[in-house]
Amino acid sequence: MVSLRFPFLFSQPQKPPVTGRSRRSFSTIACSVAAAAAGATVVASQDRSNPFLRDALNFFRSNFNRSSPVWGSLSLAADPSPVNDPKTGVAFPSVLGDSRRLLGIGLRRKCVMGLKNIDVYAFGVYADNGDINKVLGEKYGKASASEIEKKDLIDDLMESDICMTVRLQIVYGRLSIRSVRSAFAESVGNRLQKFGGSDNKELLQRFTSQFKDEFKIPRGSIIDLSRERDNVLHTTIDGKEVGSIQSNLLCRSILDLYIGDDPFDRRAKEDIEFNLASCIQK
Ligand SMILES: CCCCCCCCCCCC(=O)O
Repeated sequence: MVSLRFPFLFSQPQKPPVTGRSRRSFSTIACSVAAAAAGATVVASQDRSNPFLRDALNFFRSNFNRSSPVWGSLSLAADPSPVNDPKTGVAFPSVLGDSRRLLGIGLRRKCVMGLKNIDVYAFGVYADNGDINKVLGEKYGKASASEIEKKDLIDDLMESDICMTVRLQIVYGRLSIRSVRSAFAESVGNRLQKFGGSDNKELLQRFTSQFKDEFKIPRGSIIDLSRERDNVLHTTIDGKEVGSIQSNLLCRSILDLYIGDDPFDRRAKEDIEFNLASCIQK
């Protein structure tokens, strides 16, 4: 049975929002400690904005989690309930389709007009369980999770023919499809240049032009960016087809935003590394 760590709340019955920093932090700690004490499937969370809680969690992480996920762990096989991002309240299914398992979630924040950071979307990174075990199991199957070199593991995940989905759930309420196009043009354009040099305008244009004006992106919209077999990038918005493009460079560039060297949410990447290393079948 596989045990995964998610430093955030698993879906709970909806409670009225708790106001005030300390109350929220206290309930978060209490929730984690109570669950750990009970020895049950553990519910862990992280309040990124609270330094005390962050330090406490880091302490636990560095002393326990790295080698043995004694808390904040979950068997997906035993509990397929969705995973909630505590900051945005967004829920992610723990399995997409039949076999893509959730490896971690994160938050994309963006600075607007050089002034303030807004939460634009929460994201979840999924990878096909069968592919993970087939491709990564061969190479890393004999090593324990703590022995696996995480950088190699992530590079292999990005480079191999492993089906993956990055799910974006929009939390910002005033997003136009135009701003989606230009945000992709900037971030993906940057990565295309990083991996493929300057001559990739046509590829970028093909990708961004898929986001046609007819698509509306209200809060709650879901954009799925899926790498299918043979590096076909398949995009949907709220389940509707947006387009497919076969390009290793494009797939790599998209994945790099979330799990590359300079990811949007570093903490999410660490969780993904950890969970991936833990779920490779021995
Ligand atoms: C006002 C900010 C607008 C940002 C829109 C982002 C929408 C999706 C873009 C995905 C790629 C990225 O996060 O850069």
